[in-house]
Amino acid sequence: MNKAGTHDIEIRDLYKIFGPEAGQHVEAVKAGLTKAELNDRHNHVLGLQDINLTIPHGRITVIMGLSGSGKSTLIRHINGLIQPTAGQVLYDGMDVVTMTPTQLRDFRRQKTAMVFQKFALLPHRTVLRNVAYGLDIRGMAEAEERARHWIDRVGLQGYEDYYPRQLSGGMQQRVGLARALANDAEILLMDEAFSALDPLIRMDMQSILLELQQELRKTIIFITHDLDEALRLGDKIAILRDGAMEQVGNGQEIVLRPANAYIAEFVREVNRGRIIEARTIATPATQGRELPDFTVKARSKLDLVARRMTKAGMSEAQVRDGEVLVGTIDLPAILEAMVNPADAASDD
Ligand SMILES: Nc1ncnc2c1ncn2[C@@H]1O[C@H](COP(=O)(O)OP(=O)(O)OP(=O)(O)O)[C@@H](O)[C@H]1O
Repeated sequence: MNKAGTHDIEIRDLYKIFGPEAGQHVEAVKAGLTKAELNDRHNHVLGLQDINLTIPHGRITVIMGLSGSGKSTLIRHINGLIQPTAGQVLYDGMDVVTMTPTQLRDFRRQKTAMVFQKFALLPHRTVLRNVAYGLDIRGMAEAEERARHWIDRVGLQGYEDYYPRQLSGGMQQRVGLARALANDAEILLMDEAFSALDPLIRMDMQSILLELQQELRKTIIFITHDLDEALRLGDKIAILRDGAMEQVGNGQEIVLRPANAYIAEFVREVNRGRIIEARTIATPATQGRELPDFTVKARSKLDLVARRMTKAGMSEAQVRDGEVLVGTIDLPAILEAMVNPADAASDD
C-alpha cells in the first residue's frame, strides 16, 4: 500500500509477457529465463520484467530506453490500457490492475491525460474545439473559457479558430499539451510527445513544459529515447533495456555514477558541464581557512560556474545554497568533473 495522501504511483514487481500462455512463464522468467530464450523456446515476448518504480507526485519522471525496450508497454500499465502478467500499479491506495471497469474509466478520465507523439488532434475541429473537446464531452459549462485559458498558457492566443492542418508541428503539439492540461488531470502521460519535432522546436516545447510545471506540479510520466531530453526534463530518470530496469536516479547520478557498462556507454557523449551542479563537486570548507572572495549558487551547472569564475578572474569560489555554505570549488576540479573519465583515460 502506498502512503495515503502522497499520490505517488508505485509500480511493484511488474511483469508483462505477450502470448497466449503468458502466466505460465512468469516463474521461469523470475528464475532467469531471458527474453531471447522465452522467444526461442516458447514463442512468447518478454515485454517487462521485475519493474519496481516509484513515480513521485508532482515531479517529472522520465522513462528512457531504446526502441523495443518496453517504454510504451510500461506507460500503458499506468492507465490500465495493458494488464500485467504479474504485479501491481498502486495509486492513492488503489491498484490500477484490479480496478473494476467503472473505477478504471473514472481513474482514466479524472486523473490522467495523455499527450501523444502524433498529436492526435481532431482535423475538423478548430484549435479551440480541440482543446475544449474533453470538457465538451463532460458537458462542462465553462469549457470554452477554460480552453482559452490553456491556449493562452501554451502561447497560442490568436490561433483559436485555426484548424490543425494550418499549424506547424510544434504548434500542433502545443494544442495537444493545452488539451491535456485543460482536463485538469493530476497525472500527465507523455509518450514520445516531442520526438516528432525539429530539434529547436523540441527544445522550445521542453522549455514550455518546464515553465508550466514550475507552477502546475503535475505528476508527469515522460517517455523518450533521447538522453538529452531525459536529462533536461527528468527529476527522476528510469532507464529500461530489454524490458528490465537498468538504473533509476536523477540526471546527475546517472551521468556521474552509471550503474553498468551499458549506461556508461549511453551517457558517454553527454555534456557533463550542463548536468553536474556546483554542489555536487564542492568540497567542505576547511576550518580556519579564509573563504574565496567569490560566490556561486549550489545548483548552478558547472559550465555556467566555470564561465562566471573565468570572467571574474577567480580560480576559487564559495558554493552557497541560499545563505548556507555548502563548500568551496576551484577551476581544476570543475574541469576534471566536466571530462568523462573514459575519455580522460584514453588520452593519458
Ligand atoms: N501486443 C504485443 N504483442 C507482442 N509483443 C509486443 C506487443 N507490444 C509490445 N511488444 C513487444 O514488447 C517489447 C517492448 O515494446 P514497447 O513498444 O513497449 O517498446 P518501446 O520501448 O516503447 O519501443 P518504441 O520506442 O519502438 O515504441 C518489444 O519487444 C515489442 O516487440
